[in-house]
Amino acid sequence: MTTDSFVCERLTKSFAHGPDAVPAVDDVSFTLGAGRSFGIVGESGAGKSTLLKCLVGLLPADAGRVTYEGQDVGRLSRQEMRAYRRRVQLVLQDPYTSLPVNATVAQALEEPLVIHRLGRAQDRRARVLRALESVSLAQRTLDRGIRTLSGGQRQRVAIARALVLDPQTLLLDEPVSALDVSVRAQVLNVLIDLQEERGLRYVVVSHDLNVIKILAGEVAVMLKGRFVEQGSAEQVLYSPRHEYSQLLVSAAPSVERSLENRAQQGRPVAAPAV
Ligand SMILES: Nc1ncnc2c1ncn2[C@@H]1O[C@H](COP(=O)(O)OP(=O)(O)OP(=O)(O)O)[C@@H](O)[C@H]1O
Repeated sequence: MTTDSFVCERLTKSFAHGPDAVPAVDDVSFTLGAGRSFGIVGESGAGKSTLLKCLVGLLPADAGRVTYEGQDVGRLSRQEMRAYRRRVQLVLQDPYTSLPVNATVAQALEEPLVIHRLGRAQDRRARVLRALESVSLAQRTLDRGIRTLSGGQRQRVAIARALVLDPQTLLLDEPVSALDVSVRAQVLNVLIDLQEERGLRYVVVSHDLNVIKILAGEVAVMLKGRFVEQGSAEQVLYSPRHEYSQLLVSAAPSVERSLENRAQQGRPVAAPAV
């Protein structure tokens, strides 16, 4: 393990207790280096969102440990936790509920900087513009109300809202599942470009194997709180060993095609991000 790793060791989290209670997250471990991507796939209720919340410090774990670049996240002071939450940003799946709907794009992007007391007005403007540019949205979008944006634009604003704090790691919870198929590729393209440009580390949660394959180099399959299989995306998605992973892969026949697309084009599809 190196000091620039994001490490989750034997993490367990339960909501219910008693003899029949199944932990939402059960003895889960992974190590993720800087600039790498880890995908977690599993059906609804597998424990994926709970795991992300534990990773970002929104939920305390019952057992196990999360270490970020050598620091034990469970032992951070309040001030250190604020700094950690700048470096590790959670992007939620539904841009319709994760953004302040009555705000303009400019207000929504400036808010995290105000909350974290970062920069003066001019610096904030520069950071907001940089974040907006990173998600391929035009400057004129700043004055628009969040309500007036399409789903794809909202999700790009949600990503920009995370980027404005200059994070090193994004935890992406179903980053495109709330979007129409036609705009999914735009948002996935933005995420691929961002990783190349900024060297971001991603933990991506999805029930969609195509999304995982496009974004993640390493993959875990989650079932009832446990990682039942873990390995390179290539191995897990092409040669799954666990019965449940085999079931997931066989139920997603389009995975292969999407892999070919990326191999040929470097992009999930050729749609430009506008
Ligand atoms: N705040 C909570 N209180 C009680 N139980 C919870 C809470 N949050 C999640 N759970 C339970 O923990 C389990 C895992 O839920 P979680 O939302 O993490 O799964 P998921 O894989 O992210 O599913 P989805 O894709 O539907 O969001 C489920 O049984 C869920 O009902």
